[in-house]
Amino acid sequence: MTQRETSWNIALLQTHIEVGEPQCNRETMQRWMEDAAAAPIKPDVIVLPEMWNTGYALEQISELADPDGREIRGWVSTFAKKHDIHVIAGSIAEQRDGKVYNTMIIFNNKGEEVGAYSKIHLFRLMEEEKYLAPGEATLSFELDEVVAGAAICYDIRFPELARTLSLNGAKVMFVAAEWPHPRLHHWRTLLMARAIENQMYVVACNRTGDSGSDSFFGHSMIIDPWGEIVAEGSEEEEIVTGQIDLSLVDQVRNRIPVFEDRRPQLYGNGMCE
Ligand SMILES: NC(=O)CCC(=O)C(=O)O
Repeated sequence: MTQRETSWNIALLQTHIEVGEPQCNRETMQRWMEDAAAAPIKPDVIVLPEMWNTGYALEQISELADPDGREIRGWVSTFAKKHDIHVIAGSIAEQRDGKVYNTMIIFNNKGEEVGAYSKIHLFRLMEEEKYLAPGEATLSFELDEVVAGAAICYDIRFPELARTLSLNGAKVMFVAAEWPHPRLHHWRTLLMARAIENQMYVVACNRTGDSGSDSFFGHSMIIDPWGEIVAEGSEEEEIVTGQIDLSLVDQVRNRIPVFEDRRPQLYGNGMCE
């Protein structure tokens, strides 16, 4: 493995999002991405938050969503290749087959799309299920020959998803989020639990700012497979950075062999066999 394969510098773009303003959000995101790429420690991976093109403008979502994610796919791919950076392009409202999905798109540093994941658990408290269609598949993908998995916000409440991704070989789970107060305690605890129980890195980018009655708290996090916090954002807009050492995943899995000790035949519901 090369240095890049064992260790990644990560940049989480913890931005505010203007609800219902895709053009403005695109300009903001492009500016932030360029700033992240120009930082003294250049990131290997940039991660964006959830639904960053439109925010939760759900009543107008079918007019605002990017048709087939074409526009965003085009310029993010160009950026990734130009700067030699992997981009977890958060999630966007994507119009597809007459429906709107909350979709994470992943580009490698050659500008190739290596996967797209539409959120499978829609969050009723924010009325997603009324306006969005759920995805029907989980996603693991490879960056620098490292397997990683995708999750979007509410998904972290479902340990089955993270376990499925880790059983598929994921050493890192990337999370894009718009997670508001008063559930900061849930956010931090769930992210840490998913990292500890699956002995993998959890890399999560959450937005800041207010939207309607929701106040989004940032606190983007990088958590290592032992559950230690590598980096955590404030409640303000900022680029949260940290370095992850992927060899730690195997070290932790060798020390406490959870995956060898599992007894899936006894769990009764066919979960994650
Ligand atoms: N956008 C979301 O999925 C929010 C999830 C959330 O806030 C939660 O408490 O779960």
